[in-house]
Amino acid sequence: MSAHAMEPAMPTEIGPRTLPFTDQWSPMLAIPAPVCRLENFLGAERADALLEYAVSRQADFSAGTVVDPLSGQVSHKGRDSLVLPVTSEVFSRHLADCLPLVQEVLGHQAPLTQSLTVLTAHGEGGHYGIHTDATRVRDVSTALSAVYYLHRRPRGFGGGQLRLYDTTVHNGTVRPADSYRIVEPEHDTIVFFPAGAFHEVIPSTCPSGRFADYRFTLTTWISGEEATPAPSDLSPVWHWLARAADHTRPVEGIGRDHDGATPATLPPAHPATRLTVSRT
Ligand SMILES: O=C(O)CCC(=O)C(=O)O
Ligand SMILES: [Fe+2]
Repeated sequence: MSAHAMEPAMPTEIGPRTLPFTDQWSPMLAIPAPVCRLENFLGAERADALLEYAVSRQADFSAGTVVDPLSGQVSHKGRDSLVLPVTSEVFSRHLADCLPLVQEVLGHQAPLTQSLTVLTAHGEGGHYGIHTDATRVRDVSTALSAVYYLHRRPRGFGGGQLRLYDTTVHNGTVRPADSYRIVEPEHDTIVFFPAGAFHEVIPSTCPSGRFADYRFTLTTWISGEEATPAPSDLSPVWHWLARAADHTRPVEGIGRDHDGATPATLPPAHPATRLTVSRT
């Protein structure tokens, strides 16, 4: 190879005949929702025990519901999921121990004190249409959703990905985008995202039809105190998400959970077990 061939090429200007100047420049901001995903959340042994437990409770699951924010009407529209409200002290403690790290990753500072939890199962045709989790939380502008996934290996279902929609900001209008990020429902992983982010579970298939082959989750909604003003240092994406989610807030406020989940108090993170943010 000659020395000449090693010379870096000079850049060529792309002239305005190719790329003309314009006074109609109006790009649309499309922002991904902040997400924090943790793998190996409970560890192999406990994850399998929890999966076995979920399967053993088959007879106790019921059809998951949705609420119309305007009328407060409860229905099954756009949703085919089985749900079973649960509580777990150990799971709550792990969540609490994760929150300092998760909040740092999500750019979120508001205090979080309460959770609601359900086990869910999706089989053949299971899905949950696009929604926010505003009907589950005290204040959608500061609350988090967390979804912990469980499934048999090898996986007995197909599809069932979680779509987390971007938010567009254009000419002062904020709305959910058509674009999205995909979260694969991987066994023993948990994903945290703002409860105000629009999201959707795309249809799953379950060729065997066996309950043990379903897509399982332990889904939790984490809230702060009612009417805590959102801290002004929340990153701007939180403000936009809250604006885009505004019309999904229930007009009547939230009463008893529409799937029967009951509020549990989150303990403070334990100094010995909390996850820390390593900056090294
Ligand atoms: O199962 C999932 O991936 C998400 C579930 C969900 O969005 C919900 O239960 O509100
Ligand atoms: Fe949701």
